[in-house]
Amino acid sequence: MGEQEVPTGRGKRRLGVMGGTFDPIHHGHLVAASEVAAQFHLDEVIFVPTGQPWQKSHKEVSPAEDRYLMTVIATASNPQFSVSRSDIDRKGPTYTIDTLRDLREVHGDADLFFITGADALSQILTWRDADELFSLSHFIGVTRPGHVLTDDGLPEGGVSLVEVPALAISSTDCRARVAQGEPVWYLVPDGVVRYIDKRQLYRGE
Ligand SMILES: Nc1ncnc2c1ncn2[C@@H]1O[C@H](COP(=O)(O)OP(=O)(O)OP(=O)(O)O)[C@@H](O)[C@H]1O
Ligand SMILES: O=C(O)c1ccc[n+]([C@@H]2O[C@H](COP(=O)([O-])O)[C@@H](O)[C@H]2O)c1
Repeated sequence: MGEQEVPTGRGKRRLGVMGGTFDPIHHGHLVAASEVAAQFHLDEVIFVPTGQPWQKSHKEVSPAEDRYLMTVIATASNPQFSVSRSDIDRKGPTYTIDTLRDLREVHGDADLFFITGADALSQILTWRDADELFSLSHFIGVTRPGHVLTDDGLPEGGVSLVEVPALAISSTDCRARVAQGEPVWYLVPDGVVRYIDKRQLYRGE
């Protein structure tokens, strides 16, 4: 495992931020967060489920409370992981610029590290106020099977690229498996399997 150095204030808390729709949260998300936390010596990783993911507005997304609860269940056993309601409690479309401003307000002068998979990183210039994002947080792009990880076109020094254990899991595939009556055991945490079953999520897709 590599050790990563990025310039940061001495003694400041180092907070990872893992934003996602988490419909459902799966082991690809959890492994990425855990690996980045270790490589960047993070004190905590805050998972932030989206409220209204505007770039997924053409897709049906499960209710925010279900996605929030699955994220809480999936992260509960790790003392370094927590979950923020910031994006689901804010009205309107979810923009990361607002997420980072909210977190900055709550966590004062902590150093923020926003974690994205290779696919999300490649879209970052389409996000709202993309230029300003890099002044609020350092970005960490992680490898994801089937996607090319690159920081081409992104501000120099604003992004670190990190190799994480390859897990070819996507929420889309998990939803399709449930809809077809196939198992999602070991793709998502056990408690999330139970929650999907209890709430009958993804059955009609
Ligand atoms: N298997 C994975 N490995 C590494 N990063 C991942 C993986 N799956 C998702 N991510 C990253 O986690 C973040 C949140 O992803 P998201 O909740 O949209 O999951 P998803 O599996 O991509 O969902 P969907 O299939 O519905 O688009 C994004 O930055 C995404 O790139
Ligand atoms: O800020 C934006 O405009 C923006 C556009 C698309 C995605 N994002 C963020 O990227 C993260 C991953 O999003 P998604 O849609 O791949 O689950 C999540 O935190 C989103 O809020 C942010």
